[in-house]
Amino acid sequence: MSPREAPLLETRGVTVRFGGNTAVDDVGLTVAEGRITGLIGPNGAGKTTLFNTVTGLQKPASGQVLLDGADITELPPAKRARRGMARTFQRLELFLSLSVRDNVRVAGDIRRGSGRRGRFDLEAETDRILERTGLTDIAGRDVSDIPIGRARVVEVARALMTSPRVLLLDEPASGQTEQETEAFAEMLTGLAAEGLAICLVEHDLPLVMKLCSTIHVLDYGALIASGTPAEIKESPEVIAAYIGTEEAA
Ligand SMILES: Nc1ncnc2c1ncn2[C@@H]1O[C@H](COP(=O)(O)OP(=O)(O)OP(=O)(O)O)[C@@H](O)[C@H]1O
Repeated sequence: MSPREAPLLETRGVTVRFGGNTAVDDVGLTVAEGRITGLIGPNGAGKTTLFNTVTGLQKPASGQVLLDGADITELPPAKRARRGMARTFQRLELFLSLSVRDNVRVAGDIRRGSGRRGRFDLEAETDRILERTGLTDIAGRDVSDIPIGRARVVEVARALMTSPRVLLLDEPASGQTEQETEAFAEMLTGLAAEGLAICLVEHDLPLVMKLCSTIHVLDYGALIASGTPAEIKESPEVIAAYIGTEEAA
């Protein structure tokens, strides 16, 4: 599927303040269908706050969030989810006492409520998503009993169960082994090739450089650069922002 001209997800002039602290400062960025878009920046740059604003958990002081051209700034998270927005969390938000399969299966309710894909077979779809994400072998195990790297994949599987058009991933590779990250990267590339718009917040910069066609860089809440991996690597603003941080490559 070839990406369309217009971005599927867009923020325009989004500003978020916590008291006197401007966590996100007038940020306008786009996320395209069929692509993996990176959102990077040093600790505290505002990445998670921007995700929270895009998904409706955080109200902006000003600015708009658009999904497929429609202004969704005032919509609550559940309505955004029904319109095709899904995310994962930096701190995993899974049901620890449920099996991997049940964690994925319960997300089917959002899709049932959306009416976007009509009727579907919940059990068969759960199996398909487990297979697609390589979780079939541990489907029956409790989430509390699996390594964190696999639990991150369960979060993605759960998000996929809602049949999203945009998937926002907050540090999904954190806690993964090298082998798990490799498989994860392959899965994300495949999902984007099927048309999904993916926005990736990740501190593993080589992974971001490898996967993303466009990267947006935040520093102290402001967007300091947007471009291809090659452009971002060369950007003096980006290099300066990362100097002195533990992520400096
Ligand atoms: N609920 C909150 N109340 C007050 N300040 C907050 C809140 N959430 C975030 N902040 C502040 O907003 C700024 C941006 O934080 P945010 O977590 O969005 O950054 P980040 O880029 O995701 O960081 P990290 O890479 O460490 O996860 C920081 O200064 C943080 O302390």
